[in-house]
Amino acid sequence: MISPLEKASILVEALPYIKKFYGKTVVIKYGGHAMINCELKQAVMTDLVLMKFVGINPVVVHGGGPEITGMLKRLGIESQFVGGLRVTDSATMEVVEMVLGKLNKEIVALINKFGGRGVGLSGKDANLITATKKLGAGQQDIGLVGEVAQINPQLVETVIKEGYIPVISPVGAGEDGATYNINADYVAGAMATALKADKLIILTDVEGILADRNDKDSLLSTIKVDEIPSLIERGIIQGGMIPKVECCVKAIQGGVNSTHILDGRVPHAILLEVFTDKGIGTMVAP
Ligand SMILES: Nc1ncnc2c1ncn2[C@@H]1O[C@H](COP(=O)(O)OP(=O)(O)O)[C@@H](O)[C@H]1O
Ligand SMILES: CC(=O)N[C@@H](CCC(=O)OP(=O)(O)O)C(=O)O
Repeated sequence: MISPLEKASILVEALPYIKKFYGKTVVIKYGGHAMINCELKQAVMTDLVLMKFVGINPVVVHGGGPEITGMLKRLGIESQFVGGLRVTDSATMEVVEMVLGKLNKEIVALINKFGGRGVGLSGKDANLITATKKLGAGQQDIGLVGEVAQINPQLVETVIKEGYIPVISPVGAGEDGATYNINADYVAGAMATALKADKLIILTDVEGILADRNDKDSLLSTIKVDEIPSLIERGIIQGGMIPKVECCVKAIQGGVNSTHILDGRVPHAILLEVFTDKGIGTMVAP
């Protein structure tokens, strides 16, 4: 964990960045694969609390894919994915909502433990996220998987203004009354746009976008939006990385200033990105 002395020295070096981002909103997608151990979770929470303390507004959108898969397995249900999206029947949806609810409160409790004031929300609270049914690749029916129809950000804006750190789980309210399971990357991108965030940071379990997935030194520190289709076509960006770049692109098109895919396994990755010139990971740029 970060010591008070380390915290102070970070703060001194961070002063110009604190001025730059003061009052701005930063949406952080905290992915299941980045929530790997207790120490790292605590480092992420101290980063969020520190940001809020200096006047920057973090908003967390969390995932929990590995934890959902683990719980389904314990219940004897095999997970099935189509194009990176979990096929979600109503029994699976119950488990998804349950696991995400538990993770949400764990994150909130950790924020509070480190001196912040976390508030957990699901997309159903005040219709924060409304969703419509999303079809899988080849128009396949993949059940209760949703796509974001609309974000109604007023509740989150109020929570931010009152000094809290909102923590949002990627569950959507369907106009048809159903509950939808939405990939957390898509929620983070849409939330960043709706909140007019300055930055979107996606924490995951790799260094960023690699030109060669077997070589961690092949990190692409910046990629431009118009390079992405070819990177996907050539199979360089695949699987779970596709929704991440797609959501960065949407966020940029929606007016977010900068989007980043970072290694959540690096302690204090968020501070290294926000409070240094060089940053870490991959920046997806216009
Ligand atoms: N070009 C690439 N560079 C790095 N990782 C990639 C790339 N293409 C695909 N990936 C994969 O994307 C994964 C991250 O997506 P995912 O597993 O869905 O993460 P999360 O649970 O954090 O949302 C990486 O672990 C890696 O296996
Ligand atoms: C439709 C769909 O696939 N939803 C995801 C929601 C959680 C998520 O996105 O978690 P990560 O960010 O940890 O991957 C799922 O059920 O796994």
